[in-house]
Amino acid sequence: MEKRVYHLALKKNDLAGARIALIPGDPWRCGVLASVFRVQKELAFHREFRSFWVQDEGEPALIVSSGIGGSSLSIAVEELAQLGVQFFLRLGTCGAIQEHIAPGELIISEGAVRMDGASLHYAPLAYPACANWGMVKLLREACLKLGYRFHTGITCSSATFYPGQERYDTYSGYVIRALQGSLEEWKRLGVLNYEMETATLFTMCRVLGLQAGAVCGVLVNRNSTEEVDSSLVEKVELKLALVGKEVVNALSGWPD
Ligand SMILES: O=P(O)(O)O[C@H]1O[C@H](CO)[C@@H](O)[C@H]1O
Ligand SMILES: O=c1cc[nH]c(=O)[nH]1
Repeated sequence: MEKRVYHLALKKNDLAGARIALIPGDPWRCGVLASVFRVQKELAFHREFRSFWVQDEGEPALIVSSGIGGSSLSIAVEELAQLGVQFFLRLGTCGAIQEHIAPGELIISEGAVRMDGASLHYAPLAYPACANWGMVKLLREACLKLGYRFHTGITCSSATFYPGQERYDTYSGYVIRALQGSLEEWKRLGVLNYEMETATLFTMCRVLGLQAGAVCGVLVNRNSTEEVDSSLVEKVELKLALVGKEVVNALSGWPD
């Protein structure tokens, strides 16, 4: 019997030639992303990793949730790469830290600040976390075609949602001194947003010879509030789904 990878519970035959994976954090989002494709089939749901096989006009693709955080994402990417996936596109949510970025808009990451932790197991901190430039170009073209407002730049990936993103609205209300003022500093340095997985994805894909991109929908502007606006989730997930489908169709036929 064909072997299944341990965490995703997928086997090579399940991919039926798919080389591209769309990677949301949330397993629920997999169903939303799959729903915009012409053909969709749920393959597995093991721990935080839910998988669909989808196809539209071009090559087939997988949709696989990463769960929250770089360590969980690294497992999904490792196991998908073992099965033959070459292109990884994170479709996530985030908090904006620049004043001019509005909730509901999209942020395409060109690179990421490596506060994720997990990427240190792939390369020393001095190594940059960069997107594949071709994937950035396809993401920008998809957003322009769909008429979505978007921003392109540097993302800060934090190992934690609360202290690493300098949230005080927590149980203790305390953020350690090393992180106090960090939001203001990233803002001064032109960083656009906080989320939790992109730096791991970019670093490990670069090191392993895989191609990676990331786009996130904004759920909060941190200059106004620490609280995420969950009423925006549905709206940004639909945008992410349509952008993901455009990129999958455009990637068809690309060399590995
Ligand atoms: O919506 P997803 O893709 O999970 O992304 C963001 O949301 C989670 C935190 O709420 C983290 O995973 C963060 O990166
Ligand atoms: O502020 C936010 C919103 C979503 N995801 C994050 O990691 N941070």
